[in-house]
Amino acid sequence: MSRLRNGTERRRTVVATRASTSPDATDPADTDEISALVRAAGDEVVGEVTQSGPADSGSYLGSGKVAELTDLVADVEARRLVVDDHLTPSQHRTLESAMPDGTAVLDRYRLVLDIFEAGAGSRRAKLQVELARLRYDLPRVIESADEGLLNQMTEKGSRVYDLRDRIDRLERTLDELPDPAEQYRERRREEGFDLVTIAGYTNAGKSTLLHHLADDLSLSDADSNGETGDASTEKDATAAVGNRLFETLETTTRRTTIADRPVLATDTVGLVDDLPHDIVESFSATLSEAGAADVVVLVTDASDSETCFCERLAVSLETLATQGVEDDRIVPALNKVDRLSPDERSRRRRLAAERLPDDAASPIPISVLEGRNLDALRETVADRLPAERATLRLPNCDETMSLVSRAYDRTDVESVEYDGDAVTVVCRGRPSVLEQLRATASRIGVD
Ligand SMILES: Nc1nc2c(ncn2[C@@H]2O[C@H](COP(=O)(O)OP(=O)(O)OP(=O)(O)O)[C@@H](O)[C@H]2O)c(=O)[nH]1
Ligand SMILES: [Mg+2]
Repeated sequence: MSRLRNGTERRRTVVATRASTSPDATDPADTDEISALVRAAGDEVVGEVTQSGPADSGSYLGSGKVAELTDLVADVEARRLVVDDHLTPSQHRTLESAMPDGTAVLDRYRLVLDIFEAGAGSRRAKLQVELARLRYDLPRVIESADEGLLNQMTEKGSRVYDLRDRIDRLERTLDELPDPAEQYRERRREEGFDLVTIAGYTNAGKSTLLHHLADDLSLSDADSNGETGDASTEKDATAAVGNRLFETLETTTRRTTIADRPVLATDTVGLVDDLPHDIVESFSATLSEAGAADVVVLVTDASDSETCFCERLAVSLETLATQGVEDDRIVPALNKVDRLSPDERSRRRRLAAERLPDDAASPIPISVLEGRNLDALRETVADRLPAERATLRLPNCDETMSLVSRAYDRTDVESVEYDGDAVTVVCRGRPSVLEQLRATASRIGVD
């Protein structure tokens, strides 16, 4: 029996898929992704079955295929059956009752919940995943309940009553918990940081990019000033990198500098196709990061097959659109081009350009690992940050000097000219920061 490094047993898993009706049904990525998800859950794939006939609403796969699957699960001594789709509660029940005793049946969504459950770190994340799991389980428990149990549904102590009660309690607890990430972002915005979110499909290289952009020195400066306030969980967090789906399960924020402007870059949980993102609140939180950002760097894995690349780009764009991210805030980065020939690189670029909204930035081919084209990425992000120019005329005094140093910290200072007793500062930055500087300037008094 194969084991994980921590000594836990990898559960033997059989994967069942239904062949896609799309013209690219032969694309090997069709089972690659679900197998990668199984491995991310700490399990091993010991068998695969693909159903290519018409869909069956009762058992999802059709009775012939279910019989074949039952034999396979018994032969390979699998403990889990994972179906690469959503199962209705009744399909779930039909499949589970056909399998050898003790076989757990999971659909794609339930599998992802398992991965989240194992990786959730903070109390908030743990409660969110538990809530998502109970909401998923409830209709399935009702489906498999016998009449006697259904009659007791509203009675205290019955399984259904307990589930509902726990769901209510979790919802209330979560509502009352302060969201440290939200408080942190609000404070940072008040202090004049631009917010950049790194979003995209799982395993595209988002965390690797955050590592590269992070301005660690500045972060520790901010920490030692106690500026991070309630963000202690974020300052301790590291953006985990790994060749595993859902390596990152909670957002991480790092300070960086782009075009001389202080920026907070946030790494997010990866997106994945075919999941109701709104149900797992950690996903929604991740997505609302994108909604709140000034710029969203949309990272794609350009080394995916063309079909996969296009599908994942489409899923990512759709998800950003549902979060109200305007097209002109999107900066697409085509990562891992070190794995592509020059021809493949330009093809991916063309495919992306054809699919991106007109107002998004042009796709930028990058390789974070080789540090390729990252300056071009930074420049494009800088171009898309909200900017305004201010000209401040001030008396030459101590207070002006501290205003000038604040302008250097918070904005891109274009010039500082001394003319006798007057100082003229020209700088570019976020409108809210310039507003604060202007207010201070008028308090100091123009000469
Ligand atoms: N060849 C190549 N590999 C890369 C590059 N950037 C990242 N990777 C690899 O891609 C894998 C995934 O990287 P991560 O940064 O963890 O990806 P992620 O998007 O944060 O993934 P999740 O957190 O799981 O959503 C790791 O094995 C990285 O080393 C790149 O430019 N070239
Ligand atoms: Mg990550």
